[in-house]
Amino acid sequence: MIDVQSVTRRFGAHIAVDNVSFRIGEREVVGLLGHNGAGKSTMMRMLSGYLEPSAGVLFVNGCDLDTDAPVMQRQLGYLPEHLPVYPDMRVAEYLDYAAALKRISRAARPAAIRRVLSLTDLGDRCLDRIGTLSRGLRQRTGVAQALLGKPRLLILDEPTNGLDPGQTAQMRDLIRALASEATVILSTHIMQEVEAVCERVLVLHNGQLVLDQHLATLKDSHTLMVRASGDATAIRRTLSQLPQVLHARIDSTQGDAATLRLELHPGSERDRAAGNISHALVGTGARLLELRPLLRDLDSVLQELIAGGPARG
Ligand SMILES: Nc1ncnc2c1ncn2[C@@H]1O[C@H](COP(=O)(O)OP(=O)(O)OP(=O)(O)O)[C@@H](O)[C@H]1O
Repeated sequence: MIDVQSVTRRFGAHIAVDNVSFRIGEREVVGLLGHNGAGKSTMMRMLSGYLEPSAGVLFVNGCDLDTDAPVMQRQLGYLPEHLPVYPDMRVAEYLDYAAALKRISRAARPAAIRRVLSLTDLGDRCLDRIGTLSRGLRQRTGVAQALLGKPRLLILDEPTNGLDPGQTAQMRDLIRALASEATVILSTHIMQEVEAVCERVLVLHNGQLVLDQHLATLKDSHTLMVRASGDATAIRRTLSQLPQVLHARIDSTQGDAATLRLELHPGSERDRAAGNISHALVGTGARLLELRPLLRDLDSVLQELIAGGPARG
């Protein structure tokens, strides 16, 4: 669906996006992450065909954006970082105008507008003038225009910007629901947002793509937490001899129960390791109380990554 090849965008001497390549398949939900100024909005503007790259090529739905951007834009739902403001237009009028731009026929527009008003819960505000809306309601109006015409690709730049916690939760539910019908790329710097809706993350740092990975892989620390009752030192010695275990360390002891952290060899099968651990513990006469993978928190993974630490991958 999306193929970005060696794309660079300069603004004068400044390189906002630096030789970035990635592919995104149908119905993936991908988070584009990075600090302020990392190049996320510039990347999204190029993906939506509204900004030309200085070098490289972008294909979306088989369209080369260099020549066919208007064709692609008819199948695109785009929420830009800065929505164009039409303060005097009423919400429904604005959506009608946006539907016309998307070439939705006059006859089909009322139903299309009703659909997006309902999806974004804006039905009772459709006659309000945009200039009188709160920031959150204006954001929902922007999302409503993005959803017109059931786009196959949604590009959402900070979709929950300005929303209160209840509206944020609603928006995340909506994005998850939309993902069954469309490919979704969203930019954010809110990690909970990514964890809530994305299956894959792309991280930009100083315009460069420093990570492209599935969230599950990213959060997997290759570390197991084991709690067992018995002689902690003997348990540690036994477990550290298992073929999948790189390193075993006693984290804490409480009564006759010990908590250990087992770092597994990268690439070793966790299920097999778990089987071996329980088997080995029975052999030592210890009792297994708990065994679970330790997941890394996305925020610290990104901090490590940007500092050039262990998560770089
Ligand atoms: N039109 C422009 N003219 C000059 N510089 C620009 C322009 N647009 C973006 N930049 C610069 O390019 C860099 C990347 O900006 P961009 O808006 O893509 O970052 P971002 O990751 O979206 O940041 P934020 O999270 O703050 O929105 C920044 O240094 C920005 O100042």
